[in-house]
Amino acid sequence: MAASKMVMASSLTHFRRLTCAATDSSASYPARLVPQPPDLIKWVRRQGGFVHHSLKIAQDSTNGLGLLASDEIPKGSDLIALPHHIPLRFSPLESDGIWTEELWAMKLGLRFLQERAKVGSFWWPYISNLPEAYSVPIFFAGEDIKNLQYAPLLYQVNKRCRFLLDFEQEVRRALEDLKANDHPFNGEDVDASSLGWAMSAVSSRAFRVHGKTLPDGTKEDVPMMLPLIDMCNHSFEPNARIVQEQGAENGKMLVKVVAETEIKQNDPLALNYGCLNNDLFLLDYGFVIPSNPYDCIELRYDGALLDAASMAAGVSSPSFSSPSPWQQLILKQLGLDGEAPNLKVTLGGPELVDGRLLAALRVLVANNLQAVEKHDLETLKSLSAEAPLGVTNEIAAFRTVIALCVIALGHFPTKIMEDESLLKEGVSGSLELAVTFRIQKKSLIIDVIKDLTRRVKLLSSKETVTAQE
Ligand SMILES: C[S@@+](CC[C@H](N)C(=O)[O-])C[C@H]1O[C@@H](n2cnc3c(N)ncnc32)[C@H](O)[C@@H]1O
Repeated sequence: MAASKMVMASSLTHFRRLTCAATDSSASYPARLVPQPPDLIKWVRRQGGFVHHSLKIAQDSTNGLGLLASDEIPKGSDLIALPHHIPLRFSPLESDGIWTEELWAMKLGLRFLQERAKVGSFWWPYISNLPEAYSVPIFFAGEDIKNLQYAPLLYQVNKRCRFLLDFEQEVRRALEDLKANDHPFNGEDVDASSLGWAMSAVSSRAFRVHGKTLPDGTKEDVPMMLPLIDMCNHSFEPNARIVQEQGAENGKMLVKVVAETEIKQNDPLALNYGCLNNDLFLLDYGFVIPSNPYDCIELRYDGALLDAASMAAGVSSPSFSSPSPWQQLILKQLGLDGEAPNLKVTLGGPELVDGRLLAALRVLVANNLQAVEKHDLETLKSLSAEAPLGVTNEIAAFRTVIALCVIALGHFPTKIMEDESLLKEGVSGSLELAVTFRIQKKSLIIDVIKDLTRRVKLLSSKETVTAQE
């Protein structure tokens, strides 16, 4: 990572004016925008919304504030219902088509800043209950960003920081000559820090709700803020889910949360934010999930790297960097060659080895087109398809992936044991997150190595039996 980019990334931490105080990592949950915000549950009820009488807002272990059941709640119960006017969405004026999909968080964020600055905003009881600071890496010091030790995430963090710094200039230019009455933020200065606060509030709390039906019959996804519902923390085993209903009286959309399972007394309400890897959890939500089954590492498909890996693995005469024409054709079909190839492949997660990478390895290790032609691409991409091109081919492909893993592990400057000792010393909140993140990436690589080694052993024993017969 270029030093200049690191400086750029760290510079956001110098713009904290509108985010109020810096996060106190020793606090059990992030402070709210105002010290004693209005009661959010009462506000939702006053606005005609429904909140189950056994729900309360309370500290949720280490996850900040959350919604807790003060009593047992039966499965299927309605927990929260928000009428159409409570969610915070873009105003039509802002839907001007200039914005790309990547900017949706900023688009909704600007709306947030507008409401935050407006005296007497309808949403103030909601906004004042939001955390005043976020633990997402755009607010890490430059050193802690480096401490993530993982290039794809460093790239994303720097991209966001650059975007915010550029966007700050754009907003400043747009506001420069406005009269006080026309100022959308009530005359308040909008800088990279306040934009970062708004973007993080949105990325960590917005939900995508179905909107209009599109011409192709699919539903448009509309990101919006769902007050109170966004007090639910995440779990891959949620006990609640969001449903959308047409209101009986006015036909307008109603967003509800219903109990997916029976909820015991003192259990926190949990929604599933999505089957995401730790890069996205950290980047958007500011936390890392240990042993996340959806976590993966990203690699770039590269013939020369694969040659090095296969040589290290003792695989004979690989042709990764100089595939024969028939192999090249298959690589094109896999999107790994040709015009505008998609060279991003992953290891880990539910698939264990990216299907496209596995198919490429099987095909490139094979020396005979006839054997490959017997199988369709889906079979070649599948890890559960047992050695489609033969046991020797499969062992060579797996050994190459194992060597790739060893190379990837070697790119981390520290070992897991060193990381663990660092955590035991007691470190800042952001360093703890960065070190936990990299420990998880390394553990994941080790798990892939273990899994594939087990498969190689099993295949080798089959190979021996076949040779003896
Ligand atoms: C939608 S908000 C939930 C309410 C939030 N806990 C609060 O105090 O306002 C999402 C944020 O909650 C925290 N969070 C949610 N689920 C979590 C989990 N499983 N582990 C750690 N933090 C979690 C993260 O800070 C995340 O950005």
